[in-house]
Amino acid sequence: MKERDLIDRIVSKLPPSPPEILHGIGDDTALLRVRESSDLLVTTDSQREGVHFRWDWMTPEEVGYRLVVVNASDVYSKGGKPFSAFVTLALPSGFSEATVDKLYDGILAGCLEFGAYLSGGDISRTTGGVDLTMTLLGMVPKDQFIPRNGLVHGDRIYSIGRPGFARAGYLALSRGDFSEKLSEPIATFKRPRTFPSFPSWFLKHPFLSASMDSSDGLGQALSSLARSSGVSIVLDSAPDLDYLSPVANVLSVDPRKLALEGGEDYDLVVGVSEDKAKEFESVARDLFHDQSHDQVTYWGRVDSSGVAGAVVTDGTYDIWDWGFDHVGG
Ligand SMILES: Nc1ncnc2c1ncn2[C@@H]1O[C@H](COP(=O)(O)OP(=O)(O)O)[C@@H](O)[C@H]1O
Ligand SMILES: Cc1ncc(C[n+]2csc(CCOP(=O)(O)OP(=O)(O)O)c2C)c(N)n1
Ligand SMILES: [Mg+2]
Repeated sequence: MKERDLIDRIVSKLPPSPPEILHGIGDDTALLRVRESSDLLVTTDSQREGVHFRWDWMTPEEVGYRLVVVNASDVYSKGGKPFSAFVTLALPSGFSEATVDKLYDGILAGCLEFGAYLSGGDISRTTGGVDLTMTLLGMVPKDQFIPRNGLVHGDRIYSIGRPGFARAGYLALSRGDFSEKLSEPIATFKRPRTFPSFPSWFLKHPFLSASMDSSDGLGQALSSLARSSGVSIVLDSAPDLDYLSPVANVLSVDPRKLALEGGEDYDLVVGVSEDKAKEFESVARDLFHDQSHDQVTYWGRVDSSGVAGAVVTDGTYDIWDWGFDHVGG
């Protein structure tokens, strides 16, 4: 069984949702209507020893910081801003207090940077490795939530960031390859960035039809956007992968496969109407003027006549199953 099938099973057991739950399961965050002018975003994600990190790869500060980034990324991708965080900590017996301190140095640095106040949590014992879970609350102005399910025929699909870079870092660490060209991918894997300026940028340029972050890889993000919107995506046959090719060469992997299969980039994947595509390409650059290595990459266009959820390249293959899956492996 795959992760998405498990989530579908959970959804199928649910009673109808109350009216305040505007979006429940199925998007990067839930969207709850709690007041007139703005809506509440709620998201939760974990960092688990052996699954998301290894102690011989990352410092406790990096693990704590990454816990905040992976959650904040979901909130920013919806056009919202974080404000309150809860952390559940599961520790093996005898776990060092000094390491807990360092984990919290990273968590608090992330909370401070992204404007979230650590407001509670829970601590329990585990018989396995360390397990950190954050629940993050955010706010989005009313009707500014950018959903996964908004793609329509003709929309252009772009990524903002460097899809494949974190996966390259993961491969480098797994192989113990510390050559110079792989130092930036490794840093990207250990300390991902997110896009705090995206919500204000979107208020000025409100022409995105859909958005999500690429935590499970660009391929998964594309199929998830297509599936929730009930459309297919036709990939461009030659995306501009100049940013990734040198790294892919060192690792002897296909750059397009690396970009599509990679996970943990926390890039943004967005849909833009055809008539706004050129304007988007130019104004999206001011989104990350202080994050100069990121870039805007065109991936393809939306086709409403194809199979819903399919992501195809000139009809030859389908990338439905690419990317990271916790359940199916
Ligand atoms: N165990 C679960 N019970 C209920 N909903 C879940 C569960 N796991 C994931 N979901 C929901 O399924 C959707 C997809 O999950 P996930 O791929 O983890 O999203 P994200 O990449 O944004 O963290 C989200 O809406 C999430 O809240
Ligand atoms: C030790 C180790 N093995 C494998 C990976 C690769 N990996 C783990 S989780 C993941 C996907 C993202 O995590 P997930 O919990 O699915 O985030 P979400 O999509 O829910 O935000 C990837 C690519 C890793 N980071 N560390
Ligand atoms: Mg998740």
